Amino acid sequence: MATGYLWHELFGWHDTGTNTGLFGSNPAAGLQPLQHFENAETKTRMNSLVGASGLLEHLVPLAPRPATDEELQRVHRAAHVQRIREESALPKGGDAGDGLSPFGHGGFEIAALAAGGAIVAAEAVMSGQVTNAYALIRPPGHHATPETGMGFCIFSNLAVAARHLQATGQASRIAVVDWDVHHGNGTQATFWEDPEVLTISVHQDNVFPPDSGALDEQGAGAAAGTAINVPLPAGSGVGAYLDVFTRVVVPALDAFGPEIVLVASGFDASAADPLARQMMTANGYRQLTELLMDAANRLCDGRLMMTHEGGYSPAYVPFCGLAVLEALSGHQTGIEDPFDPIFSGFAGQELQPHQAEVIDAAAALAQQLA
Ligand SMILES: O=C(CCC1CCCC1)NO
Ligand SMILES: [Zn+2]
Repeated sequence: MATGYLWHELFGWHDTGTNTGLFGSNPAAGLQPLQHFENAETKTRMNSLVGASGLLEHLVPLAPRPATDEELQRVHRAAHVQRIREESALPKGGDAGDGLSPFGHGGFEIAALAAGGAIVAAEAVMSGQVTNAYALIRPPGHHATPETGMGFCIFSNLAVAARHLQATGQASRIAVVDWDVHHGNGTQATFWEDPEVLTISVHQDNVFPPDSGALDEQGAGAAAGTAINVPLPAGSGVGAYLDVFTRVVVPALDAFGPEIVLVASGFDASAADPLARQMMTANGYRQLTELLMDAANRLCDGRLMMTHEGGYSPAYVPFCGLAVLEALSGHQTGIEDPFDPIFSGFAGQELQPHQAEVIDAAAALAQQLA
């Protein structure tokens, strides 16, 4: 079993600046310059740990290429692609579309490289070059809709890769599992009416985008039932996530029968993340990965590809990413998560009744797929 790993130094050069931590600098309002939450550090530190741990020697390095306009426009309106290209040519760059998602001069090229990296990783899996793969790409993508970027996302990297597999006849039936703590609205919107693509988002209830990711968002037309949303209550820990994956995600994958499983892998559901309030641990992500690998082994010869999304704790994202890559590759580095004794000891890590109620409802709705 081989695991592909895709990273490029340019992903660390995506410039989100210092006056858009989420609010523009404004001395009169007491807003000091603040490094943007979506900065290079969590990704470069994850890459560093993959190297320093020795795990890198057990992975197959994959090199990204820029996605072409044609490939981007399988998902995005031409006007969106063109606007990003134009603003990227400006000395100070521009914004993906919501005023919260800046990029510097040349940001278009880096965002196109991230989307192209998702394509490269997906093709490496479909071709059998590797069994599974992790694309450590930046900027993230799962909030970007066909019409606009948002939530730190410029292009919908994973959706571009899925559409590429379909357009080139490499796969038609694709499942997307989004465990980023925020709703995968962009991916869901892209495939809202496509019965060949199952999108499952497990997220903290109503954090971002606002009023997005409710249980009753299930797809439309022939695709009714092929969008699944599990809006977990704030404070959900490993027990809740394992219950969702065991009772909702894996059964839905079994019922859908994909040719490949794509994962929008954000680590912002972790107990250390500043932009949400869940309590996941590195070992929790390891177990979710193992559940998805078991399903992929049963359904599609183990074909599983992950694209990096959110995750804003420079201390903890590296350990979450290492745990996922150890599971994907089957190689243990011997490095223990130093935070585990603390985080796994938090009260409420076990499944709670009010969380089980949401999962019961999601499981009942997902039954429609069967
Ligand atoms: O990690 C993210 C970005 C979430 C932020 C976007 C604006 C406020 C919260 N999405 O997955
Ligand atoms: Zn997120």
